[in-house]
Amino acid sequence: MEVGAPDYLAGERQTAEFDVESMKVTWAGSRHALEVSDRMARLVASDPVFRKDNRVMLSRKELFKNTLRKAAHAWKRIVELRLTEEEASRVRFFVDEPAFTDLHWGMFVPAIKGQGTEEQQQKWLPLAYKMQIIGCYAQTELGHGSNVQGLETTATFDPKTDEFIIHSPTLTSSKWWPGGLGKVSTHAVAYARLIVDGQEHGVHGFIVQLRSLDDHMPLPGITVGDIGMKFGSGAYNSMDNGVLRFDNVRIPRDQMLMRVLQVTREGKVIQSDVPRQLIYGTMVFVRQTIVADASCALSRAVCIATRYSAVRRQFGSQNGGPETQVIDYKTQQSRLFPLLASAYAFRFVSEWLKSLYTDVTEKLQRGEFSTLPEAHACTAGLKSITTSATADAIEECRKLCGGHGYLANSGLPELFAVYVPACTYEGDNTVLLLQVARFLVKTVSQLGSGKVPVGTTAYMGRARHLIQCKSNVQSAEDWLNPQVVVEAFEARSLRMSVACAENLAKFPNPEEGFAQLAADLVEAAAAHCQLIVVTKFFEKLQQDIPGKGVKKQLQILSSVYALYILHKHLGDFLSTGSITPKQGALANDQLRSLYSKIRPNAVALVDAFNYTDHYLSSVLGRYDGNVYPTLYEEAWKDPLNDSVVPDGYQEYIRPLLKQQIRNARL
Ligand SMILES: CCCCCCCC/C=C\CCCCCCCCCCCCC/C=C/C(=O)SCCNC(=O)CCNC(=O)[C@H](O)C(C)(C)COP(=O)(O)OP(=O)(O)OC[C@H]1O[C@@H](n2cnc3c(N)ncnc32)[C@H](O)[C@@H]1OP(=O)(O)O
Ligand SMILES: Cc1cc2nc3c(=O)[nH]c(=O)nc-3n(C[C@H](O)[C@H](O)[C@H](O)COP(=O)(O)OP(=O)(O)OC[C@H]3O[C@@H](n4cnc5c(N)ncnc54)[C@H](O)[C@@H]3O)c2cc1C
Repeated sequence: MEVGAPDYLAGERQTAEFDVESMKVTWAGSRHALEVSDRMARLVASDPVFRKDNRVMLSRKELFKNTLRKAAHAWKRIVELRLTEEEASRVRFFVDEPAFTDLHWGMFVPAIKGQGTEEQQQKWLPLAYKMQIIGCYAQTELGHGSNVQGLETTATFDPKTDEFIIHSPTLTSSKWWPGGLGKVSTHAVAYARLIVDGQEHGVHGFIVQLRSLDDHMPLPGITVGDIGMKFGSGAYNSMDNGVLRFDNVRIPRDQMLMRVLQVTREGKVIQSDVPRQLIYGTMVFVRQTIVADASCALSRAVCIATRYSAVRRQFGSQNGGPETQVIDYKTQQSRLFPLLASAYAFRFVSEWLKSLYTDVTEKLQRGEFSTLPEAHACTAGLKSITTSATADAIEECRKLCGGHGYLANSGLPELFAVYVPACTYEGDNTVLLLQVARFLVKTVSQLGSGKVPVGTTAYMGRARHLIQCKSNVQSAEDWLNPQVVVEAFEARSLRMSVACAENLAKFPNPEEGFAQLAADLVEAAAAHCQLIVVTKFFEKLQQDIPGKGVKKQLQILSSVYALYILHKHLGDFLSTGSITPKQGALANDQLRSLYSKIRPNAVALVDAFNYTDHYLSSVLGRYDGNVYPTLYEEAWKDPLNDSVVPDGYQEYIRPLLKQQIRNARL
């Protein structure tokens, strides 16, 4: 906020019962992370190249060229200022524009790191790190996305020349969707079925050069282009999602990523001791980052909706006084505050997921693979539930802002358009929950075998207790006890998984059973993932959390998140007998009273996200709350208002009006 500018939300900030600066540290993860984030936010906001308020007005070509300019400028600044990886990734965050660089750094580099041998990494990574080559992740095809094993592109080994021949045999085998592919990437990690000596060996990654490093023209045998406009204006259209066909393109043998499987000069296929699933490792990495992104997108929408709800007034004027702030309506609170709590919940679960991922990666380096299934289930499941909830929440925030939320300059329409594909990319959310369900059913089926479930399924080891326990909640206060809440969530989740396993056992063919019961399985998987989020929020509160009143606020938010989920899925809790209808009603009573506790802190709780006005790019979410004059000024800046009488008046409006006059005379 400018020094000396009026703060229309000052009154809201004064009622906060906690130290906002300390909460900023907790949200950022550490004082260091906050400092870096703050510095990078200011660096981006103060640089006119990173302006983004005109984005939705630009044509596709203008938008794309502007994104190229921003990416080049960002890279220049990163090099000039010798920014660290952490600082560079914050620059990317605050520039806030999907670009080919996301796929280069987020998937191409990790694919080589995770699936390449030492020698391959030494050869390719230095080039990629300096951006002397630009890469994308070309897996999905026109006819096959979710089913990776169904990909059609082939990579046939030619022992005569020691090369692979990469080929797209059908229209449906055309690569379709990869970001950065359409117009920018010089290279791709392309996924194809490996064929050696007429035998198939599953899908593997191959580094393929697509374009000349001299004039950017596609290399022989490569057909490549952009797949066209996507949902919304601005939004994801800054990305060149592409189509790619290979016509018998030859690449050297050593461009197959060979950490999992090697093909020798003689055409011998050697399986290493690394599990085949590691070929999917890049997706696990990105799914984990997507959970953190969910908390960012959600907190951004909630920040806008909360500040605006404190500014906006409707009804309730007494004796000519001001009307009621819409944030004081209980309905507004019951729609908004659970989303605020969810933003914090997703933040902390993403912190935990990152540590799980780091731990599993270290184990993989040491040749320990036992924790891979859990890492897959957690990343897949949490990616699924957090992105679905966030996409719904952004739309809810738009509605919470009434009519003005529909204006592009509220920031919410573009945020929604840019965010919703997260429910689909890196694995369709339903497909991913089915993966979690497989993991859960397997865990349940092994319960009698003496195998002790660990990690996030450890609670299933107490199946005997959880299958018959009764919640002892007797008052609304009891729902503030984390142990009571967790047990209800565990009982619900376990009972849903066990019911699925029992129903599956009735089918002679397990795969047929899995297909028939898929909808129930997805619900059981979601229940398990919600339990993880709730548990990790409560576990966060076991840590030392400094700052006046900070822990107290987080306790309130953790209870709101848990009880909101309980209320939303009350049917599950009741039908599994995990709680009684009376206990469900008490949970709702508690939720109402928690909303009243959040109310005086709401604006401060979104200030703790520490978002600049540049990043929010929302008139409604401005830090100073000066909404109406800005909306009014912004309206006049619209190109339609460049002239008082619009283009087209002479051709289309005037003749119409004249005709109406003639008709009126008849
Ligand atoms: C302008 C700005 C400029 C700024 C510039 C600044 C400079 C930059 C500087 C720094 C910047 C940093 C920036 C970084 C940004 C990073 C952001 C990244 C953004 C990403 C954007 C996203 C783009 C989207 C990409 C994609 O979508 S890629 C394609 C994704 N595709 C999928 O997800 C497909 C989903 N399908 C599958 O995963 C599989 O087919 C399947 C559904 C899992 C089924 O597989 P299948 O083999 O058939 O398996 P099953 O038989 O079911 O299972 C067998 C077995 O395997 C286990 N399994 C399955 N998957 C995994 C796994 N992943 N890991 C481990 N195990 C797995 C499964 O459980 C089974 O196990 P069991 O046999 O034990 O049961
Ligand atoms: C913006 C964006 C960026 C992308 N970037 C990349 C990229 O960089 N690289 C890349 O390789 N790909 C990329 N993709 C592709 C993306 O990974 C796929 O779209 C995604 O994996 C979903 O696959 P699909 O499109 O085949 O959906 P489908 O699987 O065809 O899904 C269609 C419907 O079928 C349902 N369904 C499918 N299978 C099952 C099942 N077994 N059981 C029940 N229901 C099922 C789904 O739930 C969904 O409702 C991107 C996609 C988008 C939208």
